[in-house]
Formats: sequence, structure tokens, C-alpha cells
Amino acid sequence: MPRPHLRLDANSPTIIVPLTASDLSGLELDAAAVAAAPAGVAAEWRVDLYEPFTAGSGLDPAPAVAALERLAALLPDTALLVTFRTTAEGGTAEISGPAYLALLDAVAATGLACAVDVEYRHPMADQAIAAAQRHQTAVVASNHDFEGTPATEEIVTRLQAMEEAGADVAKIAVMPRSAGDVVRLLEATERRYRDAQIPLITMSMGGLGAVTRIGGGVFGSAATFATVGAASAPGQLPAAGVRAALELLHG
Ligand SMILES: O=C1C[C@@](O)(C(=O)O)C[C@@H](O)[C@@H]1O
Repeated sequence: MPRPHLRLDANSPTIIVPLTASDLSGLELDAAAVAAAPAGVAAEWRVDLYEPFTAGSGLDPAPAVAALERLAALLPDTALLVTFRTTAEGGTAEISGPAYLALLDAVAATGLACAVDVEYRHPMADQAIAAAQRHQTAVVASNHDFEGTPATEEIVTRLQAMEEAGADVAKIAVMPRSAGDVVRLLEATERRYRDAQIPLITMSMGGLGAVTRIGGGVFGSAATFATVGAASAPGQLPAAGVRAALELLHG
């Protein structure tokens, strides 16, 4: 059966729910929570949190592939984005460059993921993008700044660089220190949205940035991460409330 695609349109942003469990039984509970979530949500599986994979230093992608097969069986109608967030960008587990590439290649080869996340500054990014594309799996390029919010022009430049690297979607998450930082993230999103040929996903993290997780679509962000259980980043809001807010803003 064909797997669902990730539908991305800033006029009607998609809610993406993180799956954060550390083992298979936890993942099954996460999947049940997604199945009971507002209709039409996508899910992001955070493989860096999944110990059966990380315990083996990530050298063997088999435990991750097996868990992905289980998730896909439990969630036949839910688009699954697969992400390994490295420690350099706020993730929890160490992984070598070759293991990062092997994981993304193996995940893409299953055809079960609607997309794989590729950190565009990772040393293996070019190879990972090429591997995903070889398997006709979309690439969500990403960048995270947990320390602060870069200048507007720098955010625009990073989003553009992701597109130039061949990504299908460009995503950036930054940390605000002030309301002005939140405005800058939105301004950069709006600026890049005018020229981008691929969808954008942007957010300002933490409580201060939460407004971007509801209102980002107005500025050009095509998806927002929201919870049905544990959060995968600071500032994520419950999916039901986000759905209600998106309906108010976008109909
Ligand atoms: O890139 C992102 C966005 C995110 O960091 C957020 O702030 O919602 C959450 C991550 O799980 C995801 O991979």
C-alpha cells in the first residue's frame, strides 16, 4: 500500500507530532496517541531517542528499520518523518558520520518514511541527500540554534542554502532571547517565502517563541511541531490546541 506523503502548504500548516519513546513498547504507545490525535497530523520519529538503535552506537541500522516497520504498520495513514538529531544540533545520542549516513540510507530504502531529516551542515549531508533521493524519499533539511537567533539575513541565507543543497523542504529552529528575536524569525521566514521554491518550516523555540508555532503559517511556515505526549523541543504546544488555533487563523 502506498505510504502517505507529507503535505506542506503554508496556507494550511500541517501539525507534526514527535514520537519520542526510548523503546519499542513506548513507541507503540506513542503511535496509539497519534492515532487518537486530531485527524491529518503527521508524525516525526526521533531515532536519536530510541535506545535499541543508539545502544549499538548506531552502527547497525536494523533495530531502527524494524521499529520503523512497526510504526508504519500501526500508522498506515500517517506520514512519517524520520529524524536523527545529532548532539551538535540539540539531539541526545552520539553517532559517527558513516553511521548517520547508513541510518538515513537504510530508512530511505524502506520507502516507509515520507521524508528523512538531514542536518544540512552535517559533514555527510550531501551524501545523505543523494542517498535519500536515490530511494525517492524526500529530504527535510534542517538547522537548529539552541543558543540564540541569528540575524534575519543569516536565517534567510541558511534556508536558501538548504534549497541549493537539493532539499525538498527547508527547516530552521532558533532560540529567542527577546520578543525582537521572535519577530526576526518571522521576518526571515516571510522574506525567504517570497523566493523559495520549496516549502519552509520555521519556529522560534521556548515559551517566548510559542506564538510562531501557531502563527507561522501566515509568514510562510508550512508545518508546526505539536505534542500528543512528550515534547521533542522546548515550546511545543499540545496538538489539539494548535489545531483549534490553526482553524481560527486559516479556516
Ligand atoms: O526540527 C525540529 C523542530 C523541533 O526542534 C521544534 O522546535 O519543534 C523539534 C524537532 O523534533 C524537529 O526535528
